Amino acid sequence: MEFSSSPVVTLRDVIIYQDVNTVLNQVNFEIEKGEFVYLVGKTGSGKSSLLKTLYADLPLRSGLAQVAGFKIFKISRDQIPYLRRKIGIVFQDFQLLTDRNVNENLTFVLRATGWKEKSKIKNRISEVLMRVGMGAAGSKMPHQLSGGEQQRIVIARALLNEPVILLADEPTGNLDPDVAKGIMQIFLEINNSGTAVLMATHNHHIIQHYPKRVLKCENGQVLDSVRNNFTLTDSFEI
Ligand SMILES: Nc1ncnc2c1ncn2[C@@H]1O[C@H](COP(=O)(O)OP(=O)(O)OP(=O)(O)O)[C@@H](O)[C@H]1O
Repeated sequence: MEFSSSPVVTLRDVIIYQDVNTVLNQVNFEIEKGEFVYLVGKTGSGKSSLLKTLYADLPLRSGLAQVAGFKIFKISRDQIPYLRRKIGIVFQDFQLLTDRNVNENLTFVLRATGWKEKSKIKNRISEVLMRVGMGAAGSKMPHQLSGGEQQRIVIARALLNEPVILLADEPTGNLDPDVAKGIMQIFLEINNSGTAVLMATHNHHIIQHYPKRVLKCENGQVLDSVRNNFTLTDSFEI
């Protein structure tokens, strides 16, 4: 019981470095199961570095972090794939493989994470595609899809292994406002069904329209709208 109520993310006195430079100092926050949290801050303030630390792309060198039940400090290389099965990643660097269709893109991930049975793979793919409103897109090549449609498939891919948290870096960047709203709706639906979301964004309209807890990277620190009690208008200076 204790396990099920523990936060999905816990950071204690974390310092985030890029090379020899300190990007963020004394980072302390928790994200509870099913929470929705925005991550904001000016360009270069450390949002991506923080997200990359959470999925163990950027090694944690100082402080304690637990993500989806995994201790990130000194996490061993062979544990990282298991951690990443528990977190869905929607990142600019994690685009679709352009030389295969949507079904093949998703099959690739399932096979790489231990799925073997063809019928189960097929069912799971059709479930996640339905969830993002792309039930008919399985045989399409990425280049046959719009930017917003590709982003939906990237979200579907992130959902394949039923993650406890989705980490998203600017998922509505480069999309026009209506398409961005559609993508945001999908994140909200996923969140409503119990998956926590941590979303880095510069999109003021989205934050204004769907107010949630905000973590703000500023001057090498992470401020928390809940703890530091700043207003949403302040956080728009991003
Ligand atoms: N691979 C890297 N090697 C060295 N320094 C880096 C690397 N990636 C980022 N940095 C530096 O770390 C700092 C934080 O960058 P980061 O990408 O985390 O910011 P960000 O808030 O995500 O910015 P943006 O909103 O532009 O995506 C910046 O000073 C950046 O130049």
